[in-house]
Amino acid sequence: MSASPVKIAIAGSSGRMGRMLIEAVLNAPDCQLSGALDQPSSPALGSDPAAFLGKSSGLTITADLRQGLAGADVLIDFTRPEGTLAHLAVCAELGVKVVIGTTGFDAQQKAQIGSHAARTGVMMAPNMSVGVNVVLGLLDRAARALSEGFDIEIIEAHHRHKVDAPSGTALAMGEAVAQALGRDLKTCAVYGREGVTGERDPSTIGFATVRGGDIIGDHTVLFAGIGERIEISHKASSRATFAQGSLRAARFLATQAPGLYDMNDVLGLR
Ligand SMILES: NC(=O)C1=CN([C@@H]2O[C@H](COP(=O)(O)OP(=O)(O)OC[C@H]3O[C@@H](n4cnc5c(N)ncnc54)[C@H](OP(=O)(O)O)[C@@H]3O)[C@@H](O)[C@H]2O)C=CC1
Ligand SMILES: O=C(O)C1=N[C@H](C(=O)O)C[C@H](O)C1
Repeated sequence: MSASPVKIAIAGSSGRMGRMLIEAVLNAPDCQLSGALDQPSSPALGSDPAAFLGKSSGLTITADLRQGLAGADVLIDFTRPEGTLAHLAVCAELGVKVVIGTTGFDAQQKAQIGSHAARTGVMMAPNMSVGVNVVLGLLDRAARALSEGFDIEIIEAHHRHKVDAPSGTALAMGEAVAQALGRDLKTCAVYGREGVTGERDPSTIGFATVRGGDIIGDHTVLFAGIGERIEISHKASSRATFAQGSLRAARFLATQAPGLYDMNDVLGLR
């Protein structure tokens, strides 16, 4: 007998990732779409979340959080930090698990997520692709091997609509490198340069941000030495990779106890 499907609600259902997620859930035989949320101002309220695919799901997009979460095992949330936190508070109360893809949280907001995770399972990752999470492990190895004589710069590029910078992925890459080198990213990060900057301080980790067109998400970590340089890059060519990673996370989370998890837990990379 096959196991019952994981019932998944989607927040930000009319967004770029929201739509990718709805399509992925509808195409996954072991998952079931149980609800779709959007903001009270959304023109999509009351419409079928599958309508953009020319399909019918039997559901309607709602701004009523409790209605949208009814029957859900897991909420997948790719919205904005304030939206995710509001959704998470209700999910913690109802025992609905949450996959968080949203980026741009500050330290205080991350602490709030940690305290909600004491009540329900939360999986949070700034990048749900398998590739980026493998790259984070490669960066740890590279940074340790190149700890002397190499300047480290992180370059990321995204589409014109992205509202946070640097990307959550770039910051996670910076954290991976800083941790490997025993540095504190809060004090060694340099976010962009302008004017007479002076020579580069070798203990810094630099970040550069590009925004334009429809770039889905490119990240490069540059280790620049004398006479050679190494670039470790990841380029996403479809948001489907983030959606598939999110479904893996939802399947994983459905069987977990309360706590805060990341993609290493989902992918068994610890
Ligand atoms: N972890 C990962 O792998 C990835 C993470 N992301 C992150 O996901 C987030 C969303 O990206 P993307 O889909 O491109 O963004 P979009 O702007 O396309 O979609 C965001 C959705 O969230 C809704 N929303 C905005 N603010 C709120 C709020 N306060 N409460 C509830 N809903 C809200 C929007 O509604 P409306 O349109 O009405 O404002 C929209 O439906 C970003 O933080 C991005 O960095 C993106 C891709 C991959
Ligand atoms: O906003 C996006 O689009 C993306 N955001 C994530 C981030 O901030 O790292 C991940 C991905 O690169 C796409």
